[in-house]
Amino acid sequence: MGDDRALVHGVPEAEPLCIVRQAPLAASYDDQIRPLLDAIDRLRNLNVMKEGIQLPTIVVVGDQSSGKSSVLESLAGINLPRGQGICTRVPLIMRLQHNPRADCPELYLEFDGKVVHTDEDNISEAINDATDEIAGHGKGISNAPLTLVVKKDGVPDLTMVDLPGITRVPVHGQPEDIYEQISEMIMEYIRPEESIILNVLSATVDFSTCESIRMSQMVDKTGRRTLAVVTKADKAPEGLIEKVTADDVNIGLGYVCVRNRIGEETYHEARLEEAKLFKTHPLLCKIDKSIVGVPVLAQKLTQIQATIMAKCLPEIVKKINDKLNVNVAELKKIPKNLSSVTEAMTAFMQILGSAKESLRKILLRGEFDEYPEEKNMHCTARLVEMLNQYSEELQNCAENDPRTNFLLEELEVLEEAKGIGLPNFLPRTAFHTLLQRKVMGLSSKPPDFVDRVWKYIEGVVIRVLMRHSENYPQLQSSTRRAASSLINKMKEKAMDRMMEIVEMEKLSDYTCSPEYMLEWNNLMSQQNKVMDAIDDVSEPSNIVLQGIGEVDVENLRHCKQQIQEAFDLKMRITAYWKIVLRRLVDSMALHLLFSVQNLVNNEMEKEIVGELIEPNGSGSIDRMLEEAPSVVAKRNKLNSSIELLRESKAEVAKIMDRIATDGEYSD
Ligand SMILES: Nc1nc2c(ncn2[C@@H]2O[C@H](COP(=O)(O)OP(=O)(O)OP(=O)(O)O)[C@@H](O)[C@H]2O)c(=O)[nH]1
Repeated sequence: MGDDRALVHGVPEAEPLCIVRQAPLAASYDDQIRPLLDAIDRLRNLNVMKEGIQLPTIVVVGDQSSGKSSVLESLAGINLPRGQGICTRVPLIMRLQHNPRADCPELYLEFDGKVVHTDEDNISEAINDATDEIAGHGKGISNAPLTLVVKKDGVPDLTMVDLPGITRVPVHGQPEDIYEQISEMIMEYIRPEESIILNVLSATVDFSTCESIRMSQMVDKTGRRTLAVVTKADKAPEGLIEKVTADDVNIGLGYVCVRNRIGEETYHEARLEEAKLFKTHPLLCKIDKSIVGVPVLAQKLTQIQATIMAKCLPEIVKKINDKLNVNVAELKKIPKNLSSVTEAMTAFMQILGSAKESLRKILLRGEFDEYPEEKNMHCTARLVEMLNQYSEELQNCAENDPRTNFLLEELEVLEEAKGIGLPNFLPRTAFHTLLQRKVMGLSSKPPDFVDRVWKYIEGVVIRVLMRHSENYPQLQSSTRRAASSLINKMKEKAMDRMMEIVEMEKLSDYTCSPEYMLEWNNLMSQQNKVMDAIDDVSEPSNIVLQGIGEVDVENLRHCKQQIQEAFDLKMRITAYWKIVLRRLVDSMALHLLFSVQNLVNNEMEKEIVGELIEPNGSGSIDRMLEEAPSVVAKRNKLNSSIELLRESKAEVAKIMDRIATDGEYSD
């Protein structure tokens, strides 16, 4: 402990320790990679990830006690909490920065907006205290990250996130769902394509049984962004070389075998022991030197980090700009705070005006650009559908089927209409009785339709009004009330009108349409066919009549009297009924269009203004001056998000300028 030469260059007796800063990129490291890393770290500090912008991150994962913290302390040359059971209970962001000029290492923790300075002797305790503060004193875990900054001579410039170890079995004091909680946290960190997965595997276990392998394979099947560190090489040297060369678990970025600090060794001693182990151990010395030792691991990680950062930066810049533009546009949409009744009135009239225009588009003109995907708001089309359905319902009304009991009803009505008089006059009362019965039979249909169609219109009108007034929630309940009450009135009117029309149809029979006579003549031309079928009992009793369909005359074969009058009556009512049905649909359609126009162009404004502004109204207009908390919250959120994105943009702009002046980053 306290040996700050852990990975230092210029330690003559420990050859592998020099690797980090002797690598090909070392010369330009301070000039190029470091500022990039600083920029990304500053974005991380700004918490740009909360805006959904992922940053390139090395995420350390491993099963419990696989040696994650030991690897990190080997890289950082500091003493992290190590041991049995769960030690890491929060995401620990470790920012290692090489600082050759520092007299003594600088270490501090950042969490919860606080900065806690510490030193190498107390770091372990400080991390445990901060963890307790973030995640509580028990054994539970928390998503809130803890950042540890280590500025020290000789450490590699790396930022890594250490996550809790995965365990299937909760230890004493851990919540039952600890596995789910940890897996969820790990997945959140390793899922983004920008993450490099540093999978810590203990040499003592079969890699294919590791939970951490299973999880990283879920998000990185080919292992393209996974690097494996095999710890405890000293404990299980047998078969290690075969394990790492066979690569049964698809590690795309390769393996590095290490031996971490054991017991009370210093880092310097640990590195010497490690170097000795891989040099002299009969089995371990056979492993290629390019994949053993902590210095090699440090070098690989810095290279990978530089590559991924340079690769991700343009995308990050784009995402920051996109997000910024969206947020600025969103902010513009939020109205400014109103300070006088005149302003409130103007805003209110604007809302009403734009709502009216939207309604005109969807209810009258059939323009759906404001609701392209919402079929329900394509009102002109939906209203036609509803009318067609209404028309079908009228046509298919079972009681009005001319085929059932063919002529029997007419005979019965004629019987009751007989009077003292000449026989060859068709009594008008018979026709009226039949007409009234038919109209009564479908009298429930028009009100049902009116009810249905106005319910639909109510939904549409309220939806539009709510959308246009969403920035003034204080207006919404009275606007909704006014709209509902207006639609109710319109519906009542339509209902009265329709009932009147039904009554008119019941009372009188008239049409100027020549179609009536035409249809009646056509129907009457089939009289002989009917009479023949009735007379000729040897023929089948079922015949097909044009304009009516298949009818059965069996029952008519016994009662031959008045058949001709009954037939005539039936044909008159059939021809006339067509006209009645058409009138019921046409008048409904015209009245509907008339009412909707009236609603949108005149009534709506009157009703809403009455409810919101006039002395006996709800007075909601005054309340427009008090801004709704939800709007304030939305505006504040957008403002802080914009500020964060602008700062982030400035950060990346600085680094992009440098890239432009210095040329490309090398891998
Ligand atoms: N012999 C030997 N022991 C090691 C090595 N690496 C880690 N250990 C030991 O393994 C135990 C677990 O190591 P940690 O670093 O605490 O493991 P971890 O994965 O961080 O643990 P959690 O965060 O609690 O899941 C400790 O006792 C370490 O000393 C190694 O390379 N060799």
